[in-house]
Amino acid sequence: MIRMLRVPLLSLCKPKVPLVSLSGTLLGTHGRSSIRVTEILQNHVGVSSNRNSLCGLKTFCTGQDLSSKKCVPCNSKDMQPMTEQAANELIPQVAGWSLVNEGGIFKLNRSWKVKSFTKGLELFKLIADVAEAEAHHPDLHLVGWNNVTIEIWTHAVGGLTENDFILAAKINGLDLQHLLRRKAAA
Ligand SMILES: C[C@H](O)[C@H](O)[C@H]1CNC2=NC(N)=NC(=O)C2=N1
Repeated sequence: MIRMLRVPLLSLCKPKVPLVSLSGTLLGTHGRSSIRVTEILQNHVGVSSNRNSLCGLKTFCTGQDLSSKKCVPCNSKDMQPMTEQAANELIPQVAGWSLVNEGGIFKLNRSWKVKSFTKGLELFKLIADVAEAEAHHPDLHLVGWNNVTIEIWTHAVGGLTENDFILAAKINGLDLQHLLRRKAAA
């Protein structure tokens, strides 16, 4: 009978070893159970896009504010889209953003009503500056002259990575109030 080792997730945040070797180390040669641990970690915490796949755990384990993190290059070969479950666990950290599934591709989505067409372009410019600084870019939509919708996803993997949540959190940190239409009085 293989005894599943119940390792408190927080204790996994300290070691700096790749996820697979960590599970192998933790569970010895019990191939099936070590694969099980890797599945648990990947499903529950979403293996990060960073080179050392435990980096992503820090976000989930320490609750480090996403807006203080930096996006990583999207061309690393081990980057993969996070699971829907991992995305659902991160979405509360980016107020105002929704998780949408467009043809099987999960994306972050947020809309604003701006005061004018040109204020919409000013909003795009503020977001563009953040995107350029992070080398991670949103899809920008301005329709019906004053309806702005921003979509964020990682094109290189065809889904969501931690980069997308970092960018959304940094956009949330922008002062956009002067560009937005006041909400109609109730
Ligand atoms: C190397 C660099 O990370 C890539 O060219 C970036 C540029 N900006 C990007 N932005 C988004 N949203 N997805 C990408 O895959 C992406 N790739």
